[in-house]
Amino acid sequence: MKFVMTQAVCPEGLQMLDGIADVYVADNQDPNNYLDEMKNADALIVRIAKCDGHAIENSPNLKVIGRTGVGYDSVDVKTATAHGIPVVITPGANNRSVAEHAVAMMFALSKNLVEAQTEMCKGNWEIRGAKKAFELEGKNVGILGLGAIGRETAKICEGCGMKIAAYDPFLSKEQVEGYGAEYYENYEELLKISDVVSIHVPLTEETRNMISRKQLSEMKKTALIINCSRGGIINEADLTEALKAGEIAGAGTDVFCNEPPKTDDPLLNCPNLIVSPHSAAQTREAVIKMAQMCVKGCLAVAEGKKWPFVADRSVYDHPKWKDAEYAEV
Ligand SMILES: NC(=O)C1=CN([C@@H]2O[C@H](COP(=O)(O)OP(=O)(O)OC[C@H]3O[C@@H](n4cnc5c(N)ncnc54)[C@H](O)[C@@H]3O)[C@@H](O)[C@H]2O)C=CC1
Ligand SMILES: O=C(O)C(=O)[C@H](O)COP(=O)(O)O
Repeated sequence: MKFVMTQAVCPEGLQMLDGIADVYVADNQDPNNYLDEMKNADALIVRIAKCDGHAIENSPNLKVIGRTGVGYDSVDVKTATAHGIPVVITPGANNRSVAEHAVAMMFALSKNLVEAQTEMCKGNWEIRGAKKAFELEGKNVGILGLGAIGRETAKICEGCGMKIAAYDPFLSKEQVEGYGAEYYENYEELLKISDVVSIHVPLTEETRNMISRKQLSEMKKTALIINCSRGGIINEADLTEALKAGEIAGAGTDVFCNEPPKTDDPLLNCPNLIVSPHSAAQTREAVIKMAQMCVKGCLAVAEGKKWPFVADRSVYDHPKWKDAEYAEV
């Protein structure tokens, strides 16, 4: 068996392929640079790299695509599904890590930690008290997308004494309330009442730019917004304007429309912004869980078994999968 990886998974994941598969790790994430290797590949594992239709169509032996993570917006799932190629994902492998990262951003922003560090190290002790911090306890946190990460974030926020409200059009009022959150049918109304907004929706045609100038201008001036989901869900140019104009009090973002963003990207020069390099899931724990879950699923599919954690289960309607059974998870 041959596995191609756009970037190596962690050693704990690689070890699972010892003696089972040859592994080719591309040193560049551009599909054009590993297309030759795809000619006889059984599996392709991508991290945040793009996997386009061209790469899929030029891989005659390809049986499975693995995505070490949850967001599969970078993979052409439609083309893969049309070819009967499941896209294995790893739901739940990084939910705790990303939720902790989102809450860490809430704490850092509400306590002005980054500014305090930067100014104090420049010798400016007067930063002390220059801008009042605030407590998270008692504040409204509005969660967009109450999936695995949204729910874990809600759980941590609840422990901090925050009031939880959520918008998720794929969940009923009863389900949302069952998770301890106040139900909002309209996300714009949720944004208006939130002291902190935390975004945990996938990037889709519906969610792209769901937070733009209008929504930002209607938020509380004291509000914080955190995006550990995907770049493009908040319109970056509009966020830049809103932060510069003081329309909201601060933002934390782990994700960007273009990754990495250019150093002269105007967003990076905004006041009250904290950033991280798409690293919310890069914890010791999550990278192992993502790699192992992804490799396990890819091996099962490459061996002809159905795997339940795939981006689109309708792939199993393809004639290739007619007589196949599910693998043991
Ligand atoms: N920064 C990072 O390193 C990471 C980012 N992510 C991003 O976080 C996203 C969420 O991950 P999980 O919670 O694990 O996925 P999930 O699939 O468990 O949850 C997503 C939730 O969003 C809801 N949703 C879908 N469309 C929506 C819409 N238009 N409005 C409101 N809610 C909507 C779904 O019903 C679902 O409950 C991923 O799609 C990925 O893009 C995930 C892991 C790591
Ligand atoms: O799970 C997701 O979605 C992510 O964005 C994670 O950051 C995935 O991590 P990588 O495997 O792409 O490093």
